[in-house]
Amino acid sequence: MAAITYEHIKTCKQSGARLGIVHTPHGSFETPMFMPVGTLATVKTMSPEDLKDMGAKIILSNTYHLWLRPGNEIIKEAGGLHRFMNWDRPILTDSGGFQVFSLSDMRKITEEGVEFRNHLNGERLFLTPEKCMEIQNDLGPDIMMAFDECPPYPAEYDYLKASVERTSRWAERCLKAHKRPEDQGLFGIVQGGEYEDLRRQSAEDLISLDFPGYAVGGLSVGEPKEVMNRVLEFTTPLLPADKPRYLMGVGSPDSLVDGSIRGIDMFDCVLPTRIARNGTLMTSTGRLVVRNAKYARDYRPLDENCDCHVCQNYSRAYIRHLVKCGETFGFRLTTYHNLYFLLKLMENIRQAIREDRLLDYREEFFEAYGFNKP
Ligand SMILES: CNc1nc2cc3nc(NC)[nH]c3cc2c(=O)[nH]1
Ligand SMILES: [Zn+2]
Repeated sequence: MAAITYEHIKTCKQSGARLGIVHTPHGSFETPMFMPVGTLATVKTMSPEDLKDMGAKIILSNTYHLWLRPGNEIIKEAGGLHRFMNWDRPILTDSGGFQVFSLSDMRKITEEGVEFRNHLNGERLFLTPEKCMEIQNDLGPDIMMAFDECPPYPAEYDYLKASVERTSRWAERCLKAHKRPEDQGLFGIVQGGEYEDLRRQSAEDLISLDFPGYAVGGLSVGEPKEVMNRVLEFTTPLLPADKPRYLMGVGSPDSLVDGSIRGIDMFDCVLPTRIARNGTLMTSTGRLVVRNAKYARDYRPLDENCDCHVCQNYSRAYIRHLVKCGETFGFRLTTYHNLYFLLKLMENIRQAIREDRLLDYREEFFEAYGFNKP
């Protein structure tokens, strides 16, 4: 019995988006779904109880960060990441490749793997597909990601082609090194930049290795949204319809809608939690920067259309006060609301798919949020 299975429920007649369920050893979740990011084995300022209250079904943690601190050996000794952080629902860990490219100032990529400096103390480190699998096998997430190269944007065609071919060879090495396929699903990551032939080559290489799920990588790295949408339009149809599709590092509310329309099932992004910690909120009528003086005597909730615990009990004036004073409780309130907002958006997307009206919903949501404003 495979660790991860995808159950297709229906396809939206209006948009082509799909409604599904992903089954994992730690439970199931409906898709399209957003995964809160818990880099260091915590979704910053949120407890597991907060996450369950808001309806979070699966969270993401970072292999690179946990390898460095506290170390995969300690988490393994503690009984794995679920036990260590007291989260008994599904967990996905990324494979560290992206952090190495985005965090480390020095890196050398060879066939063997990637040599780089520890961003905390500058020591030289070496990450290979085999090491990446060992760490993730120790952490014990339900879904693991293959070790890949996320190329910079933009990148030369020849560089991208060589990178795709190496990422495919690395994916095969990951499969060979995977010790626990019966209780951890390993997803392949499709690369290829904005070139249709390279995306096709990457997808075909990975599909021949028969992964239980596939991610679309190499996006949300600074490219215009039209480029991301175009790449998705010709990439997701290449992927098996009976497996989950995960768009890495996405994203903003409009990208969650547009990615769902283009056949994506799973999303992750640090945006909601990161902007929450500087007092920027996602609301049904657009972004709200609660530090702004105009909210000093504004006793309304952050979002008058939000039914979350924060919007039922606290005012803009109070949250502005806490955020300006740097009170931790203020960041708990802003983080809770932003995550709730995105999880609610995903439920609205799933409901629009059930009613075959996701394109209509897109128009309504974009109009209210202000995405249509020039
Ligand atoms: C773990 N491998 C891997 N992670 C990623 C994380 C990302 N996060 C973003 N935007 C925030 N783009 C990403 C691409 C990749 C990617 O291509 N590969
Ligand atoms: Zn709210």
